[in-house]
Amino acid sequence: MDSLTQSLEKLMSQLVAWRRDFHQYAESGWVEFRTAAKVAEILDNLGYELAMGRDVVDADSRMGLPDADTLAAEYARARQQGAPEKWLSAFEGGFTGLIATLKTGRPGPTLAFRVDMDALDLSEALDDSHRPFRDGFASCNPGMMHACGHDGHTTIGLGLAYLLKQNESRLNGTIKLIFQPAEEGTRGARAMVAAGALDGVDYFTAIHIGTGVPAGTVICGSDNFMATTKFDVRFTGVAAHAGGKPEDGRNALLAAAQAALALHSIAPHSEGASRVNVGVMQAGSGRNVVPASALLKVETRGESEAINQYVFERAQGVIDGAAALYGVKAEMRLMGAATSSSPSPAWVDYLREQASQVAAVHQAIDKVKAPAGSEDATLMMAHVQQNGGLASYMVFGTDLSAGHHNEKFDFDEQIMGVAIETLARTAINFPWTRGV
Ligand SMILES: O=C(O)C[C@H](NC(=O)Cc1c[nH]c2ccccc12)C(=O)O
Repeated sequence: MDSLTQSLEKLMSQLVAWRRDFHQYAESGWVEFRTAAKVAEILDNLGYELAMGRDVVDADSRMGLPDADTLAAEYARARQQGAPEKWLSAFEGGFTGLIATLKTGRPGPTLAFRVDMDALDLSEALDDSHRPFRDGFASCNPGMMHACGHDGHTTIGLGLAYLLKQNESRLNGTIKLIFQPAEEGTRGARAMVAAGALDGVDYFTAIHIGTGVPAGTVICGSDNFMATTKFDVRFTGVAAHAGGKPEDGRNALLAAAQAALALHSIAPHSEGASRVNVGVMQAGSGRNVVPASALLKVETRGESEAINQYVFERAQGVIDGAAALYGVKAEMRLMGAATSSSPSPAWVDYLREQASQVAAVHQAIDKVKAPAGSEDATLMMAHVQQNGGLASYMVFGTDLSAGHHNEKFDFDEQIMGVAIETLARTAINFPWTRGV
């Protein structure tokens, strides 16, 4: 057994403890205060140079930020839930990103690895058929759950940090470990790109676990992310007596309901897959009042940027039409966005060679056909590629207890070791003098 595998075996119980801690204190996008502060503490102890908060997250480029009251309440809760005080304040107000840098002092390119830290807006299943509940680490934050594996991703970032530090003498150039907030809703990456976090990165790799890929399979160049636009629509009508003067009212609820149905019936596009989802609809204030307000949370997706744009434009038409039908006002607000991905072939080849060397990996392949979800790491990939760097996105297949975004989602924790070993090899075996 080689030394990396041995180190990982020793590290496994620590990895499981970290993952379960993040899982238990799940925090949604932009409120990952406790998570980020813990990550900072661990990375500082490992000897990394840290940049965090406003230095790596551009305030004005953040999308889909919760309101100020929510940010403050979540911050207070993080403190109560044991976030290390020394690091917490850097993240206050929703600046929950950080970057750990290892400068070897020897010449060579910059390799960056990106993981995400946020949970989903979903309440975890609290019953004995669900392992996190049975074993006492289910989310204690109602309405927030790690149902997409980002608790695992964060832990993979920490495990990678540990192994790379241990093997520092075998590295050259610079290693950057990027811990991103608010991937769900594709809200966070743009703000890190805008803060310059990706500038100067020569080789970029983002990762995900699961996504329906079988255990033993690693995808080294996911090219199937859909371009996406996330937006809220606020309909404003006129409240009126529903019995006495209904004709004075302007019904925002009906406008929202018509819009929801019509959005889901936008014609598909002949050139590729598309999606629409109205994920939230809230409306009205009382039984006998004509509803004067309604909110929709909507997303469009497309296999290409052009297809997403087509669906988004149709969606705008639908919303304006529904508003006109009921004489109400509709305001759209952009809440998130990401593009499709095209991994760099040479980097994919190199990643495939590295993944193939890991014992638990039976199959390292470039890609799978089916369109997947979306990912805002695609914005980081595009930025690196525009500046002449190479970028890719890897998926580490694993057994799941339920699908992503389901309240019984859980994964086989062994996958964290597989991902860490693959990424550590990627850096340690890197041909520093000639590049890839
Ligand atoms: O669009 C988003 O909000 C990002 C979110 N991202 C993921 O879920 C990660 C992901 C990407 N591809 C897959 C495929 C299956 C599960 C999860 C994923 C999504 O697609 O809803």
